[in-house]
Amino acid sequence: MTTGAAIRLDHVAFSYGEAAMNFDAAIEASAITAVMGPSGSGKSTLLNLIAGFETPQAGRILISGMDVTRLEPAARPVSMVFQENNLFAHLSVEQNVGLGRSPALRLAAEDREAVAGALDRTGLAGKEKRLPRELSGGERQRVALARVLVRDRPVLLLDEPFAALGPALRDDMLDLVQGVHEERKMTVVLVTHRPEDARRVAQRMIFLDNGTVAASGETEFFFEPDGPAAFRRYIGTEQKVALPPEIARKTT
Ligand SMILES: Nc1ncnc2c1ncn2[C@@H]1O[C@H](COP(=O)(O)OP(=O)(O)OP(=O)(O)O)[C@@H](O)[C@H]1O
Repeated sequence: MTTGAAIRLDHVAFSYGEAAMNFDAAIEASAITAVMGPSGSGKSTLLNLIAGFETPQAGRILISGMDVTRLEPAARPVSMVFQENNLFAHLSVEQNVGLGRSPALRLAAEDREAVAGALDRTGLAGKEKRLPRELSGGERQRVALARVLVRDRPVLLLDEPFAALGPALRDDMLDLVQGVHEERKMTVVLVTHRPEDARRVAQRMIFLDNGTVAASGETEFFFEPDGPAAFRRYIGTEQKVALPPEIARKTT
């Protein structure tokens, strides 16, 4: 059974040419942390730095106290699920999940058992032989989740993996993540545009603005009337439409 690892970004500086970013943040072990912020604020970059797909120009990244700043992605105790394109088109569902155990798909009996267990856990039993194109968008993201389950890493990074799904399916997927988190207590970092998703599953939040951490803390604090001003402005101006009509009416 997994347990989570604390993540520390210690004065991490990174830039894509003009877009300079500076992250100083502590992410709690074994919690679900939601990362929110306007488009272009650096959410995906933050996850890519933790995963090792980007390398800081200055500063350090520590996972469980270990300096991973210069480690290859595969050497870090991290798995990541992207918004799309997580799967190999020419491999079946069970092969895509099996890659989580062995990149060469050399699977021992216990690996096959783990794959079957993860497919069962994610509601994909019976679809083992299908190709990704024979699945719905939600099912494809379930396969990506099943693969991270068999990898069983202490840190799970989710970069808006359910953004393309409808509301009911998105809620199902968030429930699945929450259920798996309760069982394994890995450290989950979830990028989302939706405050209601953060509120539903995350104990903690980080709000990014313009390439820096503008606020961080417990999720409930963000939604209190005296919560972080930058976040209040963000949900006030950009997310009003996300409120159910009856609540929106009451507040006007
Ligand atoms: N590969 C790249 N090359 C150049 N600039 C990039 C690249 N990826 C991101 N950027 C820039 O870096 C900044 C942060 O981008 P990032 O994708 O991390 O933001 P984000 O908060 O995830 O945005 P969104 O919510 O739109 O996905 C932006 O100014 C973006 O234009």
